[in-house]
Amino acid sequence: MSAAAPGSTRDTTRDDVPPVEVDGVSVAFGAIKALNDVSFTVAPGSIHAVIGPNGAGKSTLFNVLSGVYRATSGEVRFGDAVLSSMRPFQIAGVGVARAFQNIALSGAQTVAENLMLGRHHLTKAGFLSSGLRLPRATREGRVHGERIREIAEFLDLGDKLHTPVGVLSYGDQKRVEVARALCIEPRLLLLDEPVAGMNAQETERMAGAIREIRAALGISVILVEHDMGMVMSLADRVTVLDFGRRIADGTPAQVQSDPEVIRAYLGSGTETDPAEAAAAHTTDATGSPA
Ligand SMILES: Nc1ncnc2c1ncn2[C@@H]1O[C@H](COP(=O)(O)OP(=O)(O)OP(=O)(O)O)[C@@H](O)[C@H]1O
Repeated sequence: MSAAAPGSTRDTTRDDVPPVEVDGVSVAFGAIKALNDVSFTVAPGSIHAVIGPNGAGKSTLFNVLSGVYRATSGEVRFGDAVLSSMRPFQIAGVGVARAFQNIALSGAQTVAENLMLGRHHLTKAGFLSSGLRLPRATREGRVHGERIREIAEFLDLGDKLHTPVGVLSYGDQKRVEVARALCIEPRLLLLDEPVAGMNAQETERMAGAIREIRAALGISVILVEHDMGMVMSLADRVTVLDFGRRIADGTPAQVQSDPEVIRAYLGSGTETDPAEAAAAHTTDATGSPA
């Protein structure tokens, strides 16, 4: 697959995907400014990464984007929708889906059952008619069942639809989490550390899935991630936070050579130097350029 021009839209971008505008967002927890006047724009149909050392404010930003935290000041807009003043269910209603960092699936239920839960707000028949298996519910169930199968196959989970999630490998479970987010048919997908805890092979598989999601669905993806090599090979654009402030925003090549970014990462002593990580990631497991 050819790489998109950084920050650009792709031919496949849906025409109903507006930019995400993060505009002067601050979040204070008492005296701690977890986010301090952060602004950036996510171009429609782009993969946009938010990175930064521990405590930089990434999770706080993610929680503002998904309606879990309220911004103390500033605004997040997605077209006409002001995400920063909406509740999580309203945000889902405008087509923004979130996959959680810590897997939030029901382990005893099958992949198909978990995905059906993700589609529940799209079903019109309601609990009562579904329970009574009335014709409308049966017809609706068939349509949703077909779409769930498509989404599962898309994420390489087609043969696991009837497997309880709890017995799947960690990498498979993380892809079920992403599949469930896709089940709301989003225009914007929020991924919270999608490869945290994954081995190299699982990481490569997830990166491939994210590229395919963008290419096939034409939606925007915002990911918060620690794995620098993955970000540098995947993202069109990267916003770097440090101590709640935006210290850089640009293409992967621009941010990885930015002196302030290098200083922030080296100073933290907890993360990989972005330039080193990118260099280490110039070849992937197959030996081809990442
Ligand atoms: N609910 C909270 N109450 C008080 N302080 C908080 C809360 N959430 C985050 N913070 C503080 O805000 C700052 C930013 O934290 P945040 O978790 O957003 O950073 P992060 O970049 O996601 O870090 P990590 O990579 O370690 O997950 C930190 O100083 C953190 O201690």
